Amino acid sequence: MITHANTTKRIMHLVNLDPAADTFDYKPTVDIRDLISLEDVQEELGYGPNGGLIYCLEYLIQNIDFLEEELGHGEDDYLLIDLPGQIELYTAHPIIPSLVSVLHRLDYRVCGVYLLDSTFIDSPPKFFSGVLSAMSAMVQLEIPHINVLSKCDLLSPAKAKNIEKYLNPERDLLVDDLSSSTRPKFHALNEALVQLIEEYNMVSFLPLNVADEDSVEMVLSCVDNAVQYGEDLEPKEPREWDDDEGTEM
Ligand SMILES: Nc1nc2c(ncn2[C@@H]2O[C@H](COP(=O)(O)OP(=O)(O)OP(=O)(O)O)[C@@H](O)[C@H]2O)c(=O)[nH]1
Repeated sequence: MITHANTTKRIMHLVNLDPAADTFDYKPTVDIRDLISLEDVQEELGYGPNGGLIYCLEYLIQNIDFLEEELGHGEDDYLLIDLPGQIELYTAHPIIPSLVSVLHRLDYRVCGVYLLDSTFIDSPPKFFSGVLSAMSAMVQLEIPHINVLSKCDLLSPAKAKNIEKYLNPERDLLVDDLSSSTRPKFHALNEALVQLIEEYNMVSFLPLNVADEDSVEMVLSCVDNAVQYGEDLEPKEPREWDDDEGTEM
């Protein structure tokens, strides 16, 4: 993505907020490992990898001036923020919403990009599990959000063909696909899940093939559109509730 930004004359800075990250092709402009390292936390506090990771990110939020001091770029610059892949960060913890609030306060327009590894999608239940985790991140963060099927350059032609049906799948196809690989007792649940996914309009994925510049541009343009759209959204009206019935009016 950064190579593509350079080629297309956009200025993009890499911000690494994954304390367990290994190496990068580009040196991050901001790196959480300059503040705290997972290795030190595990050694000194005796935490496991997951607990240590949460500790590091909580430490970042408590010391947010570290991030604020390092940011502050040109008005049109992009920050590409790499976050850890542990799903609980986007479903249960308030850490990432706090980070989003800080970025909003600093006047950044934020878009969540959920990467689902396409090489992992070899059956309908796995696709569904990816969609549901993407949806929980979307619901938790409440920011413009796009879903990407990553690593498409690593797919064989047969697998690439197979994955096409997941890019913009039809409702009936999804239900049939899922039900053909699950036992009958799950079929009603499958229907309900597809309905939920459909209502949240979450089933569309963009394929990302890093070997194809058009595909990289497509993802970046969708991010541009998503933040534009997010900015133009009217503030939400507070919902009114009927106290007696407990229903939305
Ligand atoms: N060929 C190819 N390699 C990729 C792509 N995306 C990531 N990789 C490589 O896959 C390896 C693992 O990267 P990811 O799957 O992003 O996982 P990670 O960021 O290390 O781990 P998490 O933080 O848990 O997501 C690294 O060597 C990446 O360079 C891609 O689209 N194509």
